Amino acid sequence: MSSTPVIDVERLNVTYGDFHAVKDLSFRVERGELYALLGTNGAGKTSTLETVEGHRTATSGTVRVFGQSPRDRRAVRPRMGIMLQDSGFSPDLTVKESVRLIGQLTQRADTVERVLGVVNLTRKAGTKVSQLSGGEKRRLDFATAVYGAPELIFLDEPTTGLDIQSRDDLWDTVDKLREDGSTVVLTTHYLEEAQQRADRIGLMHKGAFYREGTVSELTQTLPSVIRFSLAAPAPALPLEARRESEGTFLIETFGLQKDLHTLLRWAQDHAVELRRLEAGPTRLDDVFRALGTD
Ligand SMILES: Nc1ncnc2c1ncn2[C@@H]1O[C@H](COP(=O)(O)OP(=O)(O)OP(=O)(O)O)[C@@H](O)[C@H]1O
Repeated sequence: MSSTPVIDVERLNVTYGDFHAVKDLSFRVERGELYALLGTNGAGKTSTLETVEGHRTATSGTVRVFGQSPRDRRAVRPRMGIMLQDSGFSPDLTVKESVRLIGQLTQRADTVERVLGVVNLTRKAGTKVSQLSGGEKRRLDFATAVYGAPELIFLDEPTTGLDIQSRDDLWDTVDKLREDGSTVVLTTHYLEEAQQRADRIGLMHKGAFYREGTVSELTQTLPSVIRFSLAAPAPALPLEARRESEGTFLIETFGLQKDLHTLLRWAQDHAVELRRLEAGPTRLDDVFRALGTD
């Protein structure tokens, strides 16, 4: 049974004066998916998301959220929770007052106490926003996304500034929301996070998708990598390798097993110690690095 995608973007263009920030971008996010929108600085992620969230009008193209225009705020807005990079809560309000305000603004059914518990700020309920630590403020930002367990959640750099425990807690909460059917759109500069969590990734560069698909679709068109460093001067390497930094070498290969075998035999034959040896599929970090040298 096919259903309307939660987000359906067709040939979106966003321009600022004569600067073309988003170029003919098309993508869909299906119900229950975690979709990560990633990209280099200035790629057009924020411009795209602001349009999908209804904060910006497309220069051209169609954007549908739950089959409706996101500019129809009354219909769409109550169904989406948005965690911004900074929600801009008034510094004089307490945490509890801020969460109550979220409830009034979103008009979703929930209780302040439950949301405080979910974002682990119950003990800070009476504290003023101005007195929260960076990580606590981030958890309060998260409350805007989870209040009333909305069907669609936008997380903009959600874990920046969070310690590991808070990070794990945030992802546990997101997992629970997804189990209950929420759809999640994530932007992050922590590529590992996207690689581990996303069902699909849109990788933007200069206003368009450089790649779009599942993590394995994204990486399988790229060579595998072997990385190592040499403890001491060694004879000529048996394979073509690129020097990365401080004696670290990188070999790109479409024949990982064979080339790894060649390298290990060479090391054994010449009594060479390969330090910090790593071999495996290309990681998203490598894809980004390649974009940087475009
Ligand atoms: N209001 C604006 N007026 C003019 N140019 C803008 C405006 N907003 C964004 N831009 C430009 O459009 C391009 C895309 O910006 P956008 O913020 O969408 O990128 P981004 O992918 O979110 O970048 P980052 O990862 O650096 O936050 C950038 O070159 C930016 O300078």
